[in-house]
Amino acid sequence: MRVGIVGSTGYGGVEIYRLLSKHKYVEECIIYSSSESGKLYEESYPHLTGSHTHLKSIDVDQIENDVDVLFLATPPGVSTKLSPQFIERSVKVIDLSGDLRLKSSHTYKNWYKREAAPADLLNEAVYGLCEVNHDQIQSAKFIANPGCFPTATLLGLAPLTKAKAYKEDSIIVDAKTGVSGAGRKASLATHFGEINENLKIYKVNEHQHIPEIEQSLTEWNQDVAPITFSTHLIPMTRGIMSTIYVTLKKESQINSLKEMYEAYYEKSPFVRIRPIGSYPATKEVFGSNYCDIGLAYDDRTGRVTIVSVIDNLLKGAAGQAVQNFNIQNGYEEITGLDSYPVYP
Ligand SMILES: NC(=O)C1=CN([C@@H]2O[C@H](COP(=O)(O)OP(=O)(O)OC[C@H]3O[C@@H](n4cnc5c(N)ncnc54)[C@H](OP(=O)(O)O)[C@@H]3O)[C@@H](O)[C@H]2O)C=CC1
Ligand SMILES: CC(=O)N[C@@H](CCC(=O)OP(=O)(O)O)C(=O)O
Repeated sequence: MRVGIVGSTGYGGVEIYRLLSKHKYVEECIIYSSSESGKLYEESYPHLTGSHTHLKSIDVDQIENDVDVLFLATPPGVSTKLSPQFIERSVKVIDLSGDLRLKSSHTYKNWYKREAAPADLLNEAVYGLCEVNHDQIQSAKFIANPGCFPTATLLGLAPLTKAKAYKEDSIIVDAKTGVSGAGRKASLATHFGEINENLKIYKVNEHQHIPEIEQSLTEWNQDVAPITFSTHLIPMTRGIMSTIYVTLKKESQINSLKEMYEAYYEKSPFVRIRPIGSYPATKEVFGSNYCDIGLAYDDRTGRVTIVSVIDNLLKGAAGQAVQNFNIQNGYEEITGLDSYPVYP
């Protein structure tokens, strides 16, 4: 299998390269750049010294000759223009941006403040939440890799939502992320002096992941109401913690949350459910494709607290993209991803 990465000089792209350049079914991993073509990859990323790979310019005809599967690890708007050019070509596309995730063009325009991709492409794209949409991913040509916060949040909510176990208007999500979520380019919000010893809330009620999360939740239970979702930037490089609160319905009969979640994720190698009383920390999934989930029920308030952690660049981006690639191409789901987190 020959694969290509557009956006390979970014954080998501370089993680895909690290995973796929050692993947046992990948013969060649070709990297493309809109700004650095001709340069040796290791000039941008010295940790890849010895890879001896040159960045190529982005030419759609050339890409079709070069690769079977193309990863787009590019900012919003790029896939909107690039992906339609592959509709009539043999290349499969896995897009890490938000461009193909929302089925409604109108919703995309509202939240991303830019034009959506063509409607036929949005219809065709499969939302690549591997643990839930496994069967559709197997036959997908275009895969919309989920956002980092939606991955942690939706995996945390899926079992209780599908069981219609909580009051549909009770969802509150309080999420935190490390700065690599904002990409490699320097910005005022993420530079050291701004974020060191600091904690900031951002995009309050305006985050582009709100409609993405609601889209899946309402597919699973059409009565789910709009969610309250807050994101915070914290002074660490990688990691997301999504702490989710829902109020159980009076009639819900759940003997054991842990058993319920374990049963739902029985065939999911990357979701680990913690024993009751133990809560996952971001460091416990650092550098891995795991999503770890901790659960608590408070019988004073009737609320469940769900704590879901991932590494935003792996399960939240490149790792899930490779997991999608494995499922899409008939390889064992864990190929190239089967390692414990880096600790400490
Ligand atoms: N960082 C994260 O944790 C996550 C990121 N994502 C999404 O993945 C995508 C990539 O994110 P990330 O790697 O962090 O971002 P970065 O900013 O680190 O990298 C994006 C790369 O895209 C390329 N690029 C920029 N403009 C264009 C253009 N006009 N045409 C083609 N390529 C372009 C650039 O590479 P070059 O100049 O070499 O072409 C750049 O290095 C984004 O859509 C992001 O929202 C999703 C989940 C998590
Ligand atoms: C720290 C930080 O800024 N994180 C980004 C993560 C977005 C992302 O990567 O997802 P999309 O592909 O949906 O844009 C944010 O919260 O917008």
